Order: sequence, then structure tokens, then C-alpha cells
Amino acid sequence: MTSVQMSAKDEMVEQFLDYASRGDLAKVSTMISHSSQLLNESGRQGWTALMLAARNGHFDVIKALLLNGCNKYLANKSGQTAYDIAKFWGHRHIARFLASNGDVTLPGILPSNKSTETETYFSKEYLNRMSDKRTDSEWLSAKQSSPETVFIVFHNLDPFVTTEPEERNDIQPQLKLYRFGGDSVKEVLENSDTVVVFLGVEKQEASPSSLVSNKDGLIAWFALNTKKNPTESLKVTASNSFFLTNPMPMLLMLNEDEAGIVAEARSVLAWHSRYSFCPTCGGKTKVDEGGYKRTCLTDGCRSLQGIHNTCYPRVDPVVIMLVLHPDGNRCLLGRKKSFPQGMFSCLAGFIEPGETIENAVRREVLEESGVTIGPVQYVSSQPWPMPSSLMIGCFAVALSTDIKVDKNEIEDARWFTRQEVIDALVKGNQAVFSMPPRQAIAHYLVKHWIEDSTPCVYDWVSYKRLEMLSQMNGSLYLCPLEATAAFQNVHNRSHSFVCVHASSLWQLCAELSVTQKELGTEGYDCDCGSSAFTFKWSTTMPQMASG
Ligand SMILES: NC(=O)C1=CN([C@@H]2O[C@H](COP(=O)(O)OP(=O)(O)OC[C@H]3O[C@@H](n4cnc5c(N)ncnc54)[C@H](OP(=O)(O)O)[C@@H]3O)[C@@H](O)[C@H]2O)C=CC1
Ligand SMILES: [Mg+2]
Ligand SMILES: [Mg+2]
Ligand SMILES: [Mg+2]
Ligand SMILES: [Zn+2]
Repeated sequence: MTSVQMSAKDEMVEQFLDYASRGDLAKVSTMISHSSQLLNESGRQGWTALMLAARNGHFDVIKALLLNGCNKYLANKSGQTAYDIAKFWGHRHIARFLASNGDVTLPGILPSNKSTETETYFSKEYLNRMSDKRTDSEWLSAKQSSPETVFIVFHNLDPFVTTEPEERNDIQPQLKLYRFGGDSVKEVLENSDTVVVFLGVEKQEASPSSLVSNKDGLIAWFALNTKKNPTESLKVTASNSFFLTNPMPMLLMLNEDEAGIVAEARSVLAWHSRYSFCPTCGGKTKVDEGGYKRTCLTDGCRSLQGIHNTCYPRVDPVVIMLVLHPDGNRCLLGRKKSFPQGMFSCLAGFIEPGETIENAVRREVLEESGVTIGPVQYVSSQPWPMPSSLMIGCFAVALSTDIKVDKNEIEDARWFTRQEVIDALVKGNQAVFSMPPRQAIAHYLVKHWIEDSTPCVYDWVSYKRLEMLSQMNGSLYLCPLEATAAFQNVHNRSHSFVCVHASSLWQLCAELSVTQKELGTEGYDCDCGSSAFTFKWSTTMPQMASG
């Protein structure tokens, strides 16, 4: 080979590596189709195209390289494979993909399933439902007249609440359900239009039986709903108490324990308010089983035979999905006209009869956005008592990317980049769009995706952010989601050190005009799997430039 030919080849390799490094999928694919030998070529320090794409998080390039048969086990001069590189730089989804058994059809862009079940707002079970007691009418009526029993009152499905006595000044004031004793709701209970539902008993840890004087040591909870405003007949002692109108967003302001109680109570009461008569024959019904059943009073009604599923409270399953772009770096969010200005959320839709969760995800996404979906993965669920949905949260991987919005259902749908999403999570109103509230499972899905797949290099160590966090005088974790948590919960934390990922350290040092040594960093492995450094944060740190 002449030296001229050598350098032409070197040049081509350099060009190829450069495209892979920059994530130019079209150019990488064209070059492979002309010369498949390029796949395993390496440049400086033995870095191959796969390693460079892994370094910079180009999922689609990695997929193309592997599909074309590139060797993922090659190591560079430091002995690192593409997998090691992806892991080091925090591209966890890519590391997972590279670690998978060469199965390029199973996208690593789907976040890992968390091993522990995550509690979403409305999902906390504060009460033990004790469904076996629903048919024990003697026990139920004894509980209704027991002095420890708690009654919560709804008027047209709006709960009676009071503002939290010790308001914490860091966040919005919290609302508490007003807990009535039997004496205070006597008149309401006597009213024929009142519906009574037995919700359950306090779990033992909430009310140790030594503190309870009744026979079985159980504190029962009942929910009441009335059509006529019962305020005058209720005995209320607290001054700041009222029926909470405007369920969205007001129901999101309860504390987590009580949100779970409302999820149960409001759903069952909503069912009673909508199913006054037998759905099968239109006849009168009577309320049974502590409010968990309505039995038709018409002899021979079909609703009384077989599986009488119209007699029990309904739950409507809804799929809600975060659709991930095939490049792994963008997600699809949409907005309904009714959303607050600027807010985008996950697409969602009711599951139809005869449909699996996966098929409902594929159908709703196609209907609303025109995007076709491949793999679907269940993540978590959330009761949504408006009136009684069960949100089934999923991740879905798109097969196509062109968006065609169904204007009847939603107003807009767009692909948002990972960075835009991080900005929305952290900067709130100053970002290009705003996130749904943290209590919504949509928020949880988006956050989980970012948490799982975002290397900490993303812009987190910007001056503004550090400045903001340092002013709050608390923990300064700069791993993306740790930082969000620190930002929201700073008062709970006692740390006073900053954690930056290896990839951001040089940037931070440059911005603070200090050396790594001067910062006094110590290396450690961040929970997210990346290498990281911590150092003590002090107010005497060099002043950071603004902006
Ligand atoms: N917790 C969270 O994060 C989120 C919760 N949600 C909730 O999910 C639910 C469903 O989402 P959405 O996008 O509206 O659903 P869809 O996309 O399925 O569209 C809803 C529309 O479809 C019709 N429809 C079809 N089947 C049903 C059914 N079984 N029950 C009621 N309506 C049906 C209704 O039309 P018509 O009104 O014309 O009869 C309804 O307005 C909503 O109640 C919403 O509150 C949504 C997003 C986020
Ligand atoms: Mg729809
Ligand atoms: Mg929808
Ligand atoms: Mg629908
Ligand atoms: Zn009937």
C-alpha cells in the first residue's frame, strides 16, 4: 500500500469516527453501506466508532453500528469497552443496551424497572379496608356509634377540609380532611339523601390499640356524601374549614396519607352519585355492604344473576404513557386545551373493552399523535379519583416520529429533548414548557425516564443552578435528580457538600477558576452509576459569575 492510499484510508476512518462521535446517523449509515470494514476501525487511543457514540450518548448510532455487526467487546488503550465508557459517562440506558445479550431489537432506551414499588400520590393506603366487615351489619352499626370513629364529609363529592395548623413555610399550605366524630354528623347521618361508605380501619401503627378504648381496638372511618349543602347541620369547631371546590388542582394539596383516603372515598361516592338506579332494569336499588354494593330491588332482575358487576363500584382503567423517540433522547408530550398555559403532559386514554394495556397504549398514541409504537413497558399505577380512573403508567418506544395531532382530542404534541425536559423539571416556568404537577403520574414517568437515562453532564453545573442551591444553604448534590430532590427538600438535609460527576468537574473548576486540588475533591461512585467527586461547599467559594 502506498503512503497516499494509507492516508486516504486514515482520513476516511477519521471522518467516520467523527460522524459517530457527533451522532450523525445518516452519515454513519451511508459510510457503513459503502465500507463495512469501518465498523471496527479505531483512531486515537484505540477508540472505535461505538466507543465514541457511547461516550456522547448517541443511542441510534450505537444501534446502527451493532445491527451492522460491529464488535462491542473491543477495548481502547485504557482497557475500556464501549459499555465501560457508557457507564462511566452516565448513559445508563446505553450501558444497559450494550450489556444486553446482543439483542438489538429490545431497546435499551426503556428505563429499567425499579425493583421497589413506588408510591404515587393518591396511592398510599392509610386505612386497612377490612372488606370482610362490609357484610357484618352489626359491627358496622356499632362502629358508627363508637366515639372514636372518624367521619369525613363530602358535599357533591367535594370533601370538607381544614388548613393544616402548623403550616410549613417552605411549601404551599397543606389541606387536611376535617375529622368529625359521630355526634357532629348526627343530623347528616339521619338525612335520607346521605350516602354512607365504610372506608376501613386505621392501620395498627397509626392507632396503637392501647390508645383506643373500644372493644376491638379498631378505629373505623366512614365517608358521607350529601346533595344538599350540610354545613349548617355540621358541628365544626375549627375556624378555617370549608368544602373544597374545584377538585383539580385542589385535591392535589392534601397530605399523602389523606390523598389515599380521598382516592377511595371519592371514587365510591362518585359511583353512588351516578348509579342511582339499576343500570340493567332501571329499578330502585338499596345500598349494601358498607356502601360497596347497590342491589337491585326488582325481582328477577338480570343484574342479580351471574357476575353482577353493575352492582359494585366501577374503576375505569386508563393508560398513560411516556413515548420515547427511537433515538432515545427525546420524548413525546402533548397538551389538551384545558391544560394550564404552557403545560405538556404524557398522552393518556381510556382502555377499551377487549383491549390489553399494550394495545391501548398503541391505539391511543396513534389516534392522538399519529406516532406508531413498538415495545411497551408497564411502570407504575395511580388511582385518580376524578371520578374513578386507575392510571396505568407505561413507557413506550416509538417506531415512527412524524406527528399528526388529532385536534379533537389534544391541541398539540411535540418531541421534547432531554435537556428541555430537565429544564422543565428544574427551572419551572422559565423552561420551554411546564411539567404536570409532581402529584400526577405523568410527572413521575417523565422524572423516572430522566433519572434513569441522563448522564449528569447535562448542564447541571451551571452557575445559576449552583447559585440557587447554595443560597438555600443545604445539600448540593449535582446529580440531576438528586439535585431536584435537594432543591425541593433542602430543609430536610444536613449535607453541606457538592457532588459533581466526573464529566462535569472540569467545567466546574473552569467556572470557579480553581484547580481540582484546590476544591479538595474526593472521588466516589454516585448512586446513578457514574464516577463522581464531592467537595465541601462553603460560602467563601470564589464568587460565581451571574448568567
Ligand atoms: N394522573 C395523571 O397524570 C393524568 C390523568 N389523566 C386522566 O386520564 C383520563 C383519561 O385521559 P383522556 O386523555 O381524557 O382519555 P381519552 O384519550 O380516551 O379521551 C377521553 C375522551 O374519550 C371519550 N371516552 C372514551 N371512553 C371513555 C370512558 N371509558 N370513559 C370516559 N370517556 C371515554 C370521552 O369523550 P366524550 O367526553 O366526548 O364523551 C372522553 O372525553 C382523564 O380522566 C384524565 O383526568 C390524564 C392525564 C394525566
Ligand atoms: Mg384519546
Ligand atoms: Mg387522551
Ligand atoms: Mg380514548
Ligand atoms: Zn335491576
